[in-house]
Amino acid sequence: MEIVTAQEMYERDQVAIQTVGVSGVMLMENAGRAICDDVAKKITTDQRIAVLIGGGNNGGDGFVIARTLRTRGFQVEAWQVVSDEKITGDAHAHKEMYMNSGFYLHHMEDLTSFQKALQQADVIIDAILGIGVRGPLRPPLDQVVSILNDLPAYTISVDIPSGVPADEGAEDFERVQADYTCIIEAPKMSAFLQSTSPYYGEWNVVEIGLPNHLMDQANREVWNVQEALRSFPVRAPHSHKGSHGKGVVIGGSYHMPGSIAMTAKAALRSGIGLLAIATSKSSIPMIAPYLQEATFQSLQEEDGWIRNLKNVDWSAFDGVAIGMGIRRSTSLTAQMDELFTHANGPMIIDADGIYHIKEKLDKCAGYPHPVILTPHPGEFAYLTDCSIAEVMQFPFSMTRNFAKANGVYVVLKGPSTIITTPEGQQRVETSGNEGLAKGGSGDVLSGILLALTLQSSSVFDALANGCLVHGKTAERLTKTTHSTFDLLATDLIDGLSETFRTFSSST
Ligand SMILES: NC(=O)C1=CN([C@@H]2O[C@H](COP(=O)(O)OP(=O)(O)OC[C@H]3O[C@@H](n4cnc5c(N)ncnc54)[C@H](OP(=O)(O)O)[C@@H]3O)[C@@H](O)[C@H]2O)[C@@H](O)CC1
Ligand SMILES: Nc1ncnc2c1ncn2[C@@H]1O[C@H](COP(=O)(O)OP(=O)(O)O)[C@@H](O)[C@H]1O
Ligand SMILES: [K+]
Repeated sequence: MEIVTAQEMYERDQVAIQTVGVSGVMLMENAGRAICDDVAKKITTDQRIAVLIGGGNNGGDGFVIARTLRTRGFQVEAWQVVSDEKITGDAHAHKEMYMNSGFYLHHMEDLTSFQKALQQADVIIDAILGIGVRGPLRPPLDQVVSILNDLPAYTISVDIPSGVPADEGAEDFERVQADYTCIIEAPKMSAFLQSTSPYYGEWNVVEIGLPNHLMDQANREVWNVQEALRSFPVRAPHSHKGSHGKGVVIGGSYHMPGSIAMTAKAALRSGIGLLAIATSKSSIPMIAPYLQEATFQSLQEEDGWIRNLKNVDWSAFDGVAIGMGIRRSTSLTAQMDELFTHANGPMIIDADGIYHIKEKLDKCAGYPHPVILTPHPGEFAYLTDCSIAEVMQFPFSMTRNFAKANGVYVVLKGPSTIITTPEGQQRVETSGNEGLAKGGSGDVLSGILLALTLQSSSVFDALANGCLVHGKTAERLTKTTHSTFDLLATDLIDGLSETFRTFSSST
């Protein structure tokens, strides 16, 4: 499922109209009817439904919805919340069809009586503004939206909660808080951004007949279980341990032995063929009892921290994950040259490894294998010399620009994790929940990503699938044996078994 900007949506609309010859009125009819089919699952004929209609094409959809629901036997009152001259073009054509059907149209005269009338509604359908919103809401729509948000009714937004911008970069905006949003054709970027996604409530996408096959792809898509099932690696019956990757995880210290242990255990639980742990000498006895299947490489240390990477036997591995539980010392930054000179195969750089790589970004594009950076927004802000607020505002464009400029994969972690290739293709993976907002969750993710990267023919698939496995495991555990409070990163590792059983039995 593609993710689009407002501009990309309008381009699709124009190709449908100009190239295919579908009229704008017909598209609006399709949109309204598709939305009615979808929302019919959420409403009943004994409920009082109010459709609020604004001045653009989103309002036009509202006229179709009001007419269609009424003809299907629902109790619907339509409210036009803008003046008559604002209803033009295709929306005006549908207003006429609504009126010609003999249905009554309320006009919002004053806010007090409007508010009083809407108190009676069980369901509000918000067709006030769609992707055409520009800037903060102007009166009286700001007051209309504020009234709407205070009503007890269940709120369904058409395409987008009115007032929420479609694209990145939203700062201050007033908006409808929807319980459910019925999105037309493709989710817009704002459905995935931290500042805007909560206003969508639950959401679903309906198809209205746009010719997507005639369009340039947006190179931005949602990654779900269906996509994962199609691309999940298959273990051949005659495979041997060398077939599934020989990885090394580099990190940990006397002070943070658990981080690298969790990465290693997660990699082992995710099917890696052989795994070595290169860590500070003093932490080996602490973690070895927990990791019987791994081998160890003892690194020189300084005050319990890894001092250098000299003892890593690079020739034995075809993949590396580095950075968990190391520290930000300049001597280790210099050691990153070792990594680029001697490592073989994909490298995943996480946590404090991201701090060290900042000085070495110029080496990434020349490394003959994939370089994968897995920052959270704070780490990405550090990498790009921006604020976390800017990263949260523009995560799609910032990660795309960064990945292309440096020839790296970026996995920007969060409730909507954005995975970007060096060519700028993007996938968004939204599984997981607040149970993951704990130290250690990212260490587990790195282990899963290393293991899947070494077992998959496509790094991009491996990264998207790894994020999905991680998030789906958290979702299942917090629905069954755990809560979002008590879930630990180590529980996540144990829970991987059931997730892999699901994915591998389906392939
Ligand atoms: N494929 C498609 O794309 C299809 C799209 N379709 C539908 O069309 C929707 C997009 O329609 P759109 O372009 O007419 O924009 P829309 O969101 O209705 O807003 C325009 C109105 O908003 C007003 N307005 C703007 N900012 C404002 C503010 N801050 N405060 C107050 N008012 C503000 C602006 O007023 P003006 O500035 O002109 O005075 C104008 O009246 C899309 O979301 C989907 O639902 C389907 O029907 C069919 C296929
Ligand atoms: N509220 C949340 N909803 C969904 N996923 C989350 C949430 N909070 C954190 N995560 C996931 O948990 C992981 C946290 O990684 P990170 O911040 O690097 O943690 P750490 O380095 O402490 O282990 C990421 O995969 C992130 O996507
Ligand atoms: K809307």
